Amino acid sequence: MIELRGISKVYRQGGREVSALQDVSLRVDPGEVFGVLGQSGAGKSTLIRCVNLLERPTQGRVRVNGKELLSLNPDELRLARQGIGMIFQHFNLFSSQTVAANVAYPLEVAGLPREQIRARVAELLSLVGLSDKADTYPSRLSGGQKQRVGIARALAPRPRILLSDEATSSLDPETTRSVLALLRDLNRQLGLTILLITHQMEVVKAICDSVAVLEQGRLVEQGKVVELLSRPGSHLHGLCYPPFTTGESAVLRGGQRVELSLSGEHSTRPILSTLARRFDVDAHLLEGSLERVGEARVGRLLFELTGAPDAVSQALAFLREQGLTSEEAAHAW
Ligand SMILES: Nc1ncnc2c1ncn2[C@@H]1O[C@H](COP(=O)(O)OP(=O)(O)OP(=O)(O)O)[C@@H](O)[C@H]1O
Repeated sequence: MIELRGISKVYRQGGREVSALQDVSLRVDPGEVFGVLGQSGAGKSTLIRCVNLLERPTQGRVRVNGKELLSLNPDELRLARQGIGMIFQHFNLFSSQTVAANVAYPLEVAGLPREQIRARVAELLSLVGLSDKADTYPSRLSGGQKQRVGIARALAPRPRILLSDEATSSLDPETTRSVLALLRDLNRQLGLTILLITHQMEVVKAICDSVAVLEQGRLVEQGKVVELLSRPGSHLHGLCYPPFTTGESAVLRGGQRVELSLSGEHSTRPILSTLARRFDVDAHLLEGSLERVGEARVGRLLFELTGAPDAVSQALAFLREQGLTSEEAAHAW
């Protein structure tokens, strides 16, 4: 488990102060994939580096795997860090060493016997699908393969937590998907807790259970990804779903414009045909999307409802009862 309490970080540079984080608190539960989403300069790197104390917070508490990291002495901290792996945007591999030597490095530092290191490296390379690349040098690998080496190296000391610092930001979309799928597999297979930082909503939707949104050094929101995406008005919903582009100029039928957010059971129910059957109204689709987010489906619809005024009112009341729309979301055209 990772718990940050009231973390602030001020950088001092040539007499100038930069406040990178202000009073940030978050909690990552064991076995969770937790994303911190933010634009460039929001403080993401600073935040993730505070978790293993690569960066010391100016204020606040850092509790990881049950230990208050700020009160450990250097030896205790070195030991605690073995329980926290880290992967990086630019992989940070040793270019003059083979893949196997890169993965072996943390085990050599930990003083493991040579035979154990050899066996563990083989196991790790198999875990990330690179058994055939043990003797290859990083320069001969694709970006995705390099990141797999980074992951194998980070997992070598069997950490319970993996920190991912924009690990897929320099990869193409397909490679990003395959690296994220690997991280998801490792999370499930090993019960690995993953804290990642990213500026990409796609990464959050692809693998995160929970998310925190960071803006100018402050957390403006945190919660379950599916819950936040399903709630119009949340920061995450606003970032993920920009306003519909079908404007009032598209109004031709004189009906009622309705916006629906769909998730959970609503995402699988035949809502539009139910409206048509029960209330004798027509629903003319204007815009919409429905996508998988983790195990769930989340989406939204914009449509125009036409029919006798009473029937349209009853249909709207039904949608509201179902928790599907609100007064604000339905505008008379
Ligand atoms: N070592 C440093 N010294 C001074 N200022 C710093 C230092 N590191 C970061 N900053 C400043 O702190 C703020 C947050 O930076 P940080 O790198 O944590 O943001 P970020 O969200 O990771 O951005 P990016 O995605 O561009 O890396 C920025 O204003 C940055 O200029």
